[in-house]
Amino acid sequence: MPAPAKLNLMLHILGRRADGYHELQTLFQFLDYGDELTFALRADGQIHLHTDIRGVPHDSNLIVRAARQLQRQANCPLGADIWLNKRLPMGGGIGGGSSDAATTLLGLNHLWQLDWPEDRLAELGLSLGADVPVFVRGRAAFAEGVGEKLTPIELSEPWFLVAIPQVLVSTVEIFSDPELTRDTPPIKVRSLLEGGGHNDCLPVVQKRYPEVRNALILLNKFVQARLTGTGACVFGSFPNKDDADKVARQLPATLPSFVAQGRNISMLHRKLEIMAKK
Ligand SMILES: C[C@@](CO)(OP(=O)(O)O)[C@H](O)COP(=O)(O)OP(=O)(O)OC[C@H]1O[C@@H](n2ccc(N)nc2=O)[C@H](O)[C@@H]1O
Ligand SMILES: Nc1ncnc2c1ncn2[C@@H]1O[C@H](COP(=O)(O)OP(=O)(O)O)[C@@H](O)[C@H]1O
Repeated sequence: MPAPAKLNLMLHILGRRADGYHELQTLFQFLDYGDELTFALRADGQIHLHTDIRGVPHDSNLIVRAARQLQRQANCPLGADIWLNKRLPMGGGIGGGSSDAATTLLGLNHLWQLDWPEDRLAELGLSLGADVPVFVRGRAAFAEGVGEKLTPIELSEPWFLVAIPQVLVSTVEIFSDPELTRDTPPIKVRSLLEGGGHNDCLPVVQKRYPEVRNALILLNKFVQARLTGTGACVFGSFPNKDDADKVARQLPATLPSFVAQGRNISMLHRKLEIMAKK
C-alpha cells in the first residue's frame, strides 16, 4: 500500500492557541512518490514492524502507534506483520511519518475488516499528528484550524522537483521560535487560487538551517523555490517532467532530489478503490 508524500504549497500562520498549537492556513497536495507498506494478518493479536528506521524505536514508530491505537479502539483481536519500504526523507516537511500512519490506519481497517468510516479514522489520525487526517482523506485540500479543518480542492497537477537538504528540521523548534511571525491575516481560498500565498516558516528555517538556505539559493537559479511545511525540503513546479528532470540533473550531488507529479487524489486512495472493485 502506498504512503505518498505531500507538499504544503503555501503555509500561513494566523495565530497561536492557548495550548501552544498554531492556527494555520495551508494548501496540501499529494505527490505520486512515497513510502510503501506491506501488511500481513496475524491471528495472535501482535503488531510487529519488521523494518527499522534509524533513530526511531519500534514502539514510537507512527506505524506501530497507529496500528495499536486502531486495534485498541476497535477492540480487535487480530494483529499484523508490517514491512516498510522507506523512500521519504525524515523531517523533510513532506509528511512521511504522517502518511505512513494514515496508510496503516486505512490498510488495517481493510485487513481487519473493521469497516470504520473515514471520519472516525481521520479523528483517530489527528491524535497521532496534525497532518495525518489529510492523508486519511486522500484529497488535496485547503486546511485551516491546526490543519484538521479540510476543504477538498481541485488544483492543477504540475510536476515538482523536490530537493532534500541533508538536515533534519524539527517542527517543534520552528514553531517555538520567538521570531516566527504568527499574524498573517486569514485569506479566502479563492484569492489563493488567483496566485499568492507564502510560507511563514521560511525566514526562521533559513536562519537556523544554512543547508536549507543554500538549497533555496541553488534551486532559485532555475525556478521559484518554495519551502514545504517547516522544511527541510524545498521545491519548484514545472509544466512537464522533462523540464523538472533537466534541473534535477544540474543540482550538485550534495543536494539529492526527486521529481514527482502533484496529485489531487492520493495514490493510497486510488489503490483502495481498485481493491474495493475486486
Ligand atoms: C506544520 C506542518 C505542515 O504540514 O509541518 P510539517 O511537519 O509537515 O513540516 C504540519 O501541520 C505539522 O504536522 P505534524 O508533523 O503532524 O505535527 P504534530 O506532530 O501534530 O506537531 C508537532 C509539533 O509542531 C507544533 N505544531 C504543529 C501543528 C500546528 N498546527 N501547530 C503547532 O504548533 C507543536 O509544537 C507540535 O508539538
Ligand atoms: N514511520 C515513520 N516515518 C518517519 N518518521 C517517523 C515515523 N514514525 C515516527 N517518526 C518520527 O517523526 C518525525 C517526523 O517525521 P516526518 O513525518 O518524516 O517529517 P515531517 O513531519 O517533517 O514531514 C521523525 O523525525 C521521526 O522521529
